[in-house]
Amino acid sequence: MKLSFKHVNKQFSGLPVIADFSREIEEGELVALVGPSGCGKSTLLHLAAGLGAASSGAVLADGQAIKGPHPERMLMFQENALYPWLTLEANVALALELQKVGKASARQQARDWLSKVSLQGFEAYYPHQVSGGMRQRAALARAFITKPKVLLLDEPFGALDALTRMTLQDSLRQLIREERPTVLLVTHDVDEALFLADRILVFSPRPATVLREFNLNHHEKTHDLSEFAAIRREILCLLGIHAEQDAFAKKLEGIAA
Ligand SMILES: Nc1ncnc2c1ncn2[C@@H]1O[C@H](COP(=O)(O)OP(=O)(O)OP(=O)(O)O)[C@@H](O)[C@H]1O
Repeated sequence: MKLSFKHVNKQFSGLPVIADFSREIEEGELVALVGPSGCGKSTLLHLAAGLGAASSGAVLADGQAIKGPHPERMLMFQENALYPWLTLEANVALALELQKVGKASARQQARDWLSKVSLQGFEAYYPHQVSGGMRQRAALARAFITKPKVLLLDEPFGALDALTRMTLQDSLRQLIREERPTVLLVTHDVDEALFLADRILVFSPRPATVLREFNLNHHEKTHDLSEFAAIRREILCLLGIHAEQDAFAKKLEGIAA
């Protein structure tokens, strides 16, 4: 499914948050949105999800105006939104049951999807009984099980340590290769954007406008992103982060992990 943003402006009580944003997100493309905190990235995702309307301009899915939420456009947040009173299996199956799939079939498909994200054996666990990374794996299974045409990912791995985040990025990339949804990914992690995206849009502070766009269409990326070092440096520079600060932050993150 193709997403089109046409001269989109968004204001909240007169506060301009998005200014004249126009882009096409092609079917099966993964576009990462990177920018300073509060610039309006999540707001863009919400417009694509149909959670609110643009103040002016248009947001279209395959040429049709987006008028509200639809299961074919799936939003996934950083905080896993699993229901604490349901097992992982029931949480994942619920996405199908809400679409009127019979319980037995939904449960079987949920078990298959949990296995795809390496959670076989944990079907009967409750969210609080598994790690944060496992909860996000289950959330990924729940996001993919309905085979959405568009995935809107808002910092999906932002709460995870660096190592867990990388393994989740691998899983996400594998699922995307198999299912081919169109993806908009909001992330603060420039390396995550470089690793996962076909294209990166770097936004200005609010109101969000695109400062630069990077095309990364590349077949086999690994977590060794050294060949993207120049782009990485440029993005960090656009975000006002100096290389030494970034190295220090990475070191701290390594110690924390
Ligand atoms: N429903 C709302 N009502 C009023 N203001 C809002 C609403 N949603 C977002 N805003 C404002 O719009 C601005 C952009 O918010 P948004 O969440 O889109 O930024 P962001 O770039 O995703 O930030 P972050 O990276 O910190 O998550 C902020 O100033 C926020 O307070």
